[in-house]
Amino acid sequence: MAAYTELTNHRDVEFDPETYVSLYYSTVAGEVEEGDILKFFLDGFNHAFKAGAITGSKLLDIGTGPTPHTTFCAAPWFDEITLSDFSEKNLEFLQKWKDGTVSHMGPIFEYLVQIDNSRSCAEERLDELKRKIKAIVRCDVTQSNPVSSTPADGVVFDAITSSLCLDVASTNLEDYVESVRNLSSLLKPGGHLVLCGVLECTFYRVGNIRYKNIHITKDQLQDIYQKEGFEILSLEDLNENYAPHKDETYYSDFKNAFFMIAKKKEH
Ligand SMILES: C[S@@+](CC[C@H](N)C(=O)[O-])C[C@H]1O[C@@H](n2cnc3c(N)ncnc32)[C@H](O)[C@@H]1O
Repeated sequence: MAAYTELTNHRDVEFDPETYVSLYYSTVAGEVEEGDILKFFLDGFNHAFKAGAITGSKLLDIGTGPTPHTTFCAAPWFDEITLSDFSEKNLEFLQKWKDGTVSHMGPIFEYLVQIDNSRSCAEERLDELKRKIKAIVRCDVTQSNPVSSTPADGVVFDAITSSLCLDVASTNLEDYVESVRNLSSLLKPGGHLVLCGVLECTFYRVGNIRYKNIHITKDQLQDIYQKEGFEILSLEDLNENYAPHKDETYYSDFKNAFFMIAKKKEH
């Protein structure tokens, strides 16, 4: 096996859901090289949706991949959830998970229930989440109508979650801004955006494939969302709050990660 492939993007090389899940989502620790990033994101989702701080009718997750944990903490507070991704393989994987023919990320869901002090067990919470997932649809956040399939067409969402997607979907910062506009067009004024991702990163690996990431700093991120009409309610970063990322860069070369809660301004 070659040590690495040339950098590529999601448009050119199909995603491998099984490899991704087993590499990064088998345990809360995730891939050892990645440090505390997964725990940081899971704690962030728990905090964001604790006690109904963000609630509404319709929730959209953008770039769900094969991993629907991004909507787990939100599920009790929304009526309908839409999962979306660019990759058909990920959409098929999510559908199988919803239908019960694939079961994965058990320790992740257990952890989320535990930190939530939930009275329901993980299985009950997952049943609720699956019941509320009304659509699993194709999405291309780089396009002006990102979610084009009929079930979600024209819907304006009360909240949007997204993890590790916009920075791999875009090829440069200008594209990134365009993707933020496309995402924002799906969100109601006053609606919440709960977003997490990596900072100062150029790639991440799935098996033998290395996908390009755009290099973005925390200041650039903050600047972009503010200019695009969001009020940033909180913007935490991994290095401030968790064990610093170590030096290995086999799986990814991110220097930091962020968890942001923002609100789309009314005007
Ligand atoms: C690093 S994975 C993140 C998956 C998952 N959200 C997570 O947190 O682990 C990036 C995901 O973004 C999706 N993606 C790539 N380009 C996209 C685009 N233009 N529009 C929507 N999703 C895209 C990929 O198919 C992949 O599932």
